[in-house]
Amino acid sequence: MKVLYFDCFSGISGDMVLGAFIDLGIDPNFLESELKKLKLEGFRIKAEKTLKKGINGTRCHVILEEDGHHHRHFGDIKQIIVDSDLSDEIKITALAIFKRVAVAEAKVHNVPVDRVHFHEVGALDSIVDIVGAAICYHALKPDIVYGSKINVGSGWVRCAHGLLPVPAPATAEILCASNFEMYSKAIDGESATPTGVAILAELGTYSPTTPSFIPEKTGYGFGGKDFGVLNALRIIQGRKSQPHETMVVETNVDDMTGEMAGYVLESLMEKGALDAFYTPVYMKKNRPGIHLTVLCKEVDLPVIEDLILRETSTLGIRKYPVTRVCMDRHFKKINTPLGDVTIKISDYGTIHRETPEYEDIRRIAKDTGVSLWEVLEMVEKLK
Ligand SMILES: O=C([S-])c1cc(C(=O)S)c[n+]([C@@H]2O[C@H](COP(=O)(O)O)[C@@H](O)[C@H]2O)c1
Ligand code: NI
Repeated sequence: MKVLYFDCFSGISGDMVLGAFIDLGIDPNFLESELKKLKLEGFRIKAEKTLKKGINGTRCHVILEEDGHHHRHFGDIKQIIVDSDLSDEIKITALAIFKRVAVAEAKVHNVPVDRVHFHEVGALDSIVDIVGAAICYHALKPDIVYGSKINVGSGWVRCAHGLLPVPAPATAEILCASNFEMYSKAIDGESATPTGVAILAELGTYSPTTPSFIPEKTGYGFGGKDFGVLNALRIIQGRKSQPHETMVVETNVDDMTGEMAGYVLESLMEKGALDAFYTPVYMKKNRPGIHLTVLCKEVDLPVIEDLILRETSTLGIRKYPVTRVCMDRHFKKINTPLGDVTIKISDYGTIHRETPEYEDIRRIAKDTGVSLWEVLEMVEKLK
């Protein structure tokens, strides 16, 4: 499983994200050619390989030719992205990131979301940062993105609104809507911006400790300010030691009908659960209930959790990682006088098993009128 870990020891901003992705291996020419699909003039990307505090990394400059007096509202920006020639997946991700900023802005300034205007340099800088981050993310195709706690800096920052406290109100609002931890250490100034935290909140999952994975390469994206400490976003790319961390998600409910419970199981399997089942339980006040257990891949957690909270009557769920011992499985097809049958072959050390797929046996029995047992005996002889 491919992992990206955003290490925000000195915060995160849009251009630091682009710098780190380029330092990780994204071709800046590819990035710029994709960005041209926005059909926007007035900007170019300049990626500069450089050393900061002795560390080799990339500073990504978004060079604006626009005079910065374009005050685009969120509604205008949505239209620019929708009308672009970018792929749908990039559009969806970019719009989701922008939505986070716009919702925060709307709350901070008490204005309707679509009337939010992006005051910084006419938002072209943010458009390039946000769409660029979406392009890089979908180019790398990680299975999961983790983010560390975010060093937001301290003090005050001067921007279009004037002098604002750090973290800026929009940054603080975006963090409130995420579940990322913020902290402030060793930085006098703004190290995390609304665009930077919105990108991570959308792409990543907060990891309170450094996640366990096998690191393979790093990318350093430098910020523009000198805080004394290294001002860089580090993205570490790697792989999970297990092909897929497996999670158990469970809950108890005592006020759902059988039909609703059946619908939930069916939906969980459709959404990629590895297994899902009910166990009858006696709950508080000896009320009969059902215990729902779901086995899923870690990367599918958000979808599974959302489905359980949305479709059951539970008020809370429990989840924990489990390690599984799985047999290696592969399949072969045998053709029999009654039709083709798929054989599932399972191996674990010296253990070896070959079992015909039930659906094939069932189909042959139904089609030919031969009993299930006789079909099974025939297959056993032919395996
Ligand atoms: O871009 C927006 S909406 C924005 C909102 C606010 C508020 O706190 S309100 C502040 N700023 C400041 O502008 C610069 C650039 O931020 P980016 O997110 O565009 O990188 C930064 O100092 C922000 O604090 C922007
Ligand atoms: Ni603002």
